[in-house]
Amino acid sequence: MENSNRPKIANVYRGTFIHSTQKTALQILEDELLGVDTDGKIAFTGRGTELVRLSQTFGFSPTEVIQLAKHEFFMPGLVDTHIHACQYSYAGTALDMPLLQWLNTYTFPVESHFKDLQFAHKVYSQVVKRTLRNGTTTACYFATIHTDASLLLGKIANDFGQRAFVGKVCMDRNDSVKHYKETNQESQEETCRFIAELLNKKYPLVRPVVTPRFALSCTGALLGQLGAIAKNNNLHIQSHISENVEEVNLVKKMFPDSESYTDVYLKHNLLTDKTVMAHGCYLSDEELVLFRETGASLAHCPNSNISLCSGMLNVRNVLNHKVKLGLGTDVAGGYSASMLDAVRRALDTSKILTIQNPEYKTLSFEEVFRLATLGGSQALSLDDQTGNFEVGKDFDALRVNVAAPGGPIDLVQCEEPKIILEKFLNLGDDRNIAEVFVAGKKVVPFTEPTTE
Ligand SMILES: Nc1nc2[nH]cnc2c(=O)[nH]1
Ligand SMILES: [Zn+2]
Repeated sequence: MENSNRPKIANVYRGTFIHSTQKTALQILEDELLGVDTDGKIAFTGRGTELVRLSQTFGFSPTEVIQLAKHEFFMPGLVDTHIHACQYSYAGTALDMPLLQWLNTYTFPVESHFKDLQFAHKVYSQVVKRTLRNGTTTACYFATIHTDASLLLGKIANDFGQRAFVGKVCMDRNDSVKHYKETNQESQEETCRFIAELLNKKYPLVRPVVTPRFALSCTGALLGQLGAIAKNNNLHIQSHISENVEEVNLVKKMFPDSESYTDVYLKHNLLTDKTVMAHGCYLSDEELVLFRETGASLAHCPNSNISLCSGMLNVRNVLNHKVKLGLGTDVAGGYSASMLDAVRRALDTSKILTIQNPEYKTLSFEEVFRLATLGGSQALSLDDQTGNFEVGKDFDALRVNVAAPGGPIDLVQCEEPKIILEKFLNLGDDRNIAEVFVAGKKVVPFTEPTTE
């Protein structure tokens, strides 16, 4: 093969790589080599013993190879499939009410403040930095109804190098906080302006996502219009579904012509293979079949489901229905912005389901690791670009040091990689995440922007 057509190699790493594939939840590659090209894509992988051959084939010097230490490994970046960037301002508080009362009492009043761009800049910089430091290389964000603040979130994600979907929230119905809603016309026009202006920025990793808040916040007319906007622009869609019993019952009342909550979205062309719906705790098997048939996915948000006493998603049943599934923090219904917390809460929820029904097959940590990485990329239809270390994908990765000095993990002896991963997932935090890469670029520790 001609060398001249090959992309130039920017960096080569050697050490332990842990990731998931379609076939196996956990693949551990020890003494592996991985080359990243100047476009940030994985150019090759191979055994450490193949160094000389690979260096000749790909034109790099073996002396430039970056060697991981004994307690270090690379894993794919974490994918947060559902997070409200604006709600980061009160994360860790206000968890004493069920969903609908929580929205009216805390959420809508706080979100209305994002008309103020200075406030938005402060909160959005904080949430992007906090999530990146905790290993979220891809985030699917809800902003608020404010177009300019939502565009600012896109700019901040781009500036810090995070891969992101950003949604300007749409809601033309709100009976409790009357000033926090749009007219139907505003919602449509501002959504179109948001999409056009964000696409116009040509940020390489940041994309708009059509975001009806949920069925209760939107008229049927708006839902249909947003379905059409998504279709005409070939865009992703995000919303909430079947999170809480009171919500499900109200949806039934408000949309009497629909057979189910899922049918409401289906009828308005909002269930596509680029749709991600958060929660889904109360979906019937028939509704899961509709998800499977349309290619729509679910974001499992276990911290939020427990914190707001909403319910528990039966992940095993979702997986058995072959519905795409990722994990989400759902800040601030979920109090933690860290995907490591989402991993732990997903395991906890699964164990509670097993306590309730010993027949329930508990999720393994390997399965939840896959949901947090490859699963999330599939849920966002990004698995051709990210999610694991297959050649041709972007290098989105965490360099994890389980023995970081001053960190939360004590190692008594030299442990095998699987044990080290399990310790990191259960006990680790950002002190163990030495470096974060998105599309080959090191984004943690932060180097830019220099402001703030
Ligand atoms: N958890 C959660 N559920 C919602 N349903 C509609 N809006 C929201 C929200 O902001 N958070
Ligand atoms: Zn949410």
